[in-house]
Amino acid sequence: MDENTVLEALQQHFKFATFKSQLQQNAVMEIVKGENDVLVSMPTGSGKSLCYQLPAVLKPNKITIVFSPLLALIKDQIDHMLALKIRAASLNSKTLKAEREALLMDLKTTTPNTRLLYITPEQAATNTFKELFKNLTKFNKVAYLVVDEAHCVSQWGHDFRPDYLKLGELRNDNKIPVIALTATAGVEVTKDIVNSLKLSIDHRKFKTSSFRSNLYYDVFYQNIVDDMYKHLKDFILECLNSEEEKELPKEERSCGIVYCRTREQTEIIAEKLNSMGIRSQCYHAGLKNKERLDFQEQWQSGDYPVICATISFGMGVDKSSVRFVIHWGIPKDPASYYQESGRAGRDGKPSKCRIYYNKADKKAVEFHLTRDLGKAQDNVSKKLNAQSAMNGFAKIVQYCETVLECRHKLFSKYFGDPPPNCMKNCDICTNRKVVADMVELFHTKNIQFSTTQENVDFEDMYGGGRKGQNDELENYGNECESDGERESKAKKQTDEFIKKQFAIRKNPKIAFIKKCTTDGQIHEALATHEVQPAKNETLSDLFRNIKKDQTIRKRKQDNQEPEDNKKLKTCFVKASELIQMEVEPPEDEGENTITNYFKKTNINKFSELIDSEHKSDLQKHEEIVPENNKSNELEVTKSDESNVSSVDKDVMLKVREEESVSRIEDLERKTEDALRSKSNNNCHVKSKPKVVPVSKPQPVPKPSEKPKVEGQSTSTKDINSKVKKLFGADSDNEQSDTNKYTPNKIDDKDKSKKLNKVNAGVLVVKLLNPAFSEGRFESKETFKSISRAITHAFIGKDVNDIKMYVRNFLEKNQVITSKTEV
Ligand SMILES: Nc1ncnc2c1ncn2[C@@H]1O[C@H](COP(=O)(O)OP(=O)(O)OP(=O)(O)O)[C@@H](O)[C@H]1O
Repeated sequence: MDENTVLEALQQHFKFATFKSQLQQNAVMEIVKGENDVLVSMPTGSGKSLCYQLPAVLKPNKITIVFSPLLALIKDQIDHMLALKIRAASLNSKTLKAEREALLMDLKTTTPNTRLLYITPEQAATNTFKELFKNLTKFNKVAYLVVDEAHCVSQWGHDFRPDYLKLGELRNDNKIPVIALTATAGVEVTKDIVNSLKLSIDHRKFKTSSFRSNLYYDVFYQNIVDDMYKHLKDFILECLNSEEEKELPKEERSCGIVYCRTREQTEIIAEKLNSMGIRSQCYHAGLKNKERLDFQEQWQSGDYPVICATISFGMGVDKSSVRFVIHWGIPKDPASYYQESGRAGRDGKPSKCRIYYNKADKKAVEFHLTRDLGKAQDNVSKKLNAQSAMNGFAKIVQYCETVLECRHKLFSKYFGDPPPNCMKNCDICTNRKVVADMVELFHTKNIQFSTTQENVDFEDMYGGGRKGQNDELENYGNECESDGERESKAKKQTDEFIKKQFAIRKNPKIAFIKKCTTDGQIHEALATHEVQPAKNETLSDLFRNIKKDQTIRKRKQDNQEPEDNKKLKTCFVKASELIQMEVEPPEDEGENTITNYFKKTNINKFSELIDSEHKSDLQKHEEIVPENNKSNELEVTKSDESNVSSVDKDVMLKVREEESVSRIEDLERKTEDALRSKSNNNCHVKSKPKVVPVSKPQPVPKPSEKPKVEGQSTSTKDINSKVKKLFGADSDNEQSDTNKYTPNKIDDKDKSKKLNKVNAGVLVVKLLNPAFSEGRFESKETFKSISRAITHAFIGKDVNDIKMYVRNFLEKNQVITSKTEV
């Protein structure tokens, strides 16, 4: 086929007058010939897709099968093709029945109309596809086999997908040309692609230099500025160029991506930027599908110029006006960094790629990698994987921590390209001296920090630790799994966690909880009472009464108040809390699933309702936690919690979700004690209760009034003594009477959002507690001393100040020892 015919087709079908580059044209012409296998390795945004789409269109009556890693990516491609009136389809679990039947009918005909059939590698391994493929090849109906994102075949790449390895089998007995496309084929990766996909020895290779001359690379160090968020904001504003682009349509204006290592970071940074006036969305795998799509759309349409995301964001995102890609913390390896930062400047205009580096982040990743390597000792392939991850990471650390060579050289080395002519397209080539000074300052500050910190070797300390390679990938928001896979993984984790707990505690209540969580049917379990009777009668009463929830809600709708309304609600809250804590899995992924799950349950809804409508009722109930309910001194009682939650309910909700398993028994005991105590005070669920109207919450007494709440003095004393223990014996002395904790005072404080010592202490403990549960504190003593130090620093300060400080503190210090500075 001559060049003119191909150009005409380019114009006719794709509306492009010319090829985007000579390389694109050469690749297309070679593929159109159909004589050889072809490997196309070109940077992101260079128009690789057209290299197979145009040849596919030029093969009438034949089908091009494209293997692509993500359903979302497939959907994008199909939408794009259909918009161009090129018939494309996919065969997957989400394909509607009628659509599937129509497609299969078309494929059966001798002259199929479908030009492109998109399949994930996992679907390619199914018998249905194998059968279909056999038939298609039998009648010579397949034009090309295209493997998109072919680097996924390689363990040396950053998106390794074992199912990609099986694709090589498809070409066994046929002569169908295989087209492999990738943006990031380093030397090792290229070898793997050729071997795994069984490309012919004389395959043709179309490869551009990895050098992107419009991208400016630099590194900045979080610890050398006082306010790193302000620095971030200033940099973003500089890149966005908003003033000059006022007249442009929103979707064409400059925008950017901030990649974060963890989901939590994406939310924190987005929140910070928003508070500083930069409209930002977050994006990570923990969001619901709809939220993710919405947020991506809002970024794409220019409503939100900044998206703070884990690396799950980006594959298939085709936005040309990305003026910056920031990595908040360290990327995973050079290949990942090249791929992620390469999303900037796809229109060829100058754009910036910056890493905001910090040592704590590096240590956190190192910890995971060292641990994975330790775990993989007996498994050769896992060991290879872990070693390769460590090597890649070491290279990116060197990139960040030294001033050895041009930033672009990292990539050219990795891709086996000759060194590029950077022409001052990185900080080192622009002003080596300034960068050297900055690096020195970074190291000096770190040395200062660590001499006061510890002599602990983190690698030794953590080597061979808890989790595996997958968790590490999770830390980077690995998105290769489908939603379904993720969910089932999360479910498995939850199940395993529950099993473990089961074994540890051999408590009959677990049977109930296990049933609830594994079946996802709390209400059914409650309603049918398929619960092993708890040994403790009070608890079993509790559960028995909970099932009346249905009745309560029904009556509430009918505006009737059941007599025992209040008690049941209280029980309900307790139970929901108990269950929530019991099932909380330690892993990120599981936590999300579980959290979402509970969000869906009426139990949670119900407890929220109570929280908002009957806080005072609840407070009253909480305050009768008996003095003999002595748990570990770090524990903040529910009574504390309910008061803190009046100061900051969101924080409490989150903390509640994150509290450690080790505290569950205390909570249970407390629950039971509280109920027992209620019983002693004529409040037991079995006894005839006083009627408390739902529509009229208890009036809150004025600050000067002594609150007439049963049991309050006990509770207050209890809490004060707990906090005294934690924050020093002088707690009481230092406080004026007006500063002393009382349940009602907290409402006053709430208004000003300023905290006295006791409440500041309670809040600090709550905020630090998840990190304590994760084992990030060297010891309990350290936890206490750090809590004390932070509390002292924040007495009388704003709640939000404490929240922000603790967040930053935890972000900066992955591991907290007695030497960690506050
Ligand atoms: N010949 C051409 N002329 C003009 N634009 C083109 C041409 N070929 C492709 N493009 C456009 O270039 C952009 C990038 O193309 P494409 O998404 O195929 O790149 P890619 O290399 O596959 O990127 P990625 O690796 O991110 O998937 C698209 O908007 C596409 O429409």
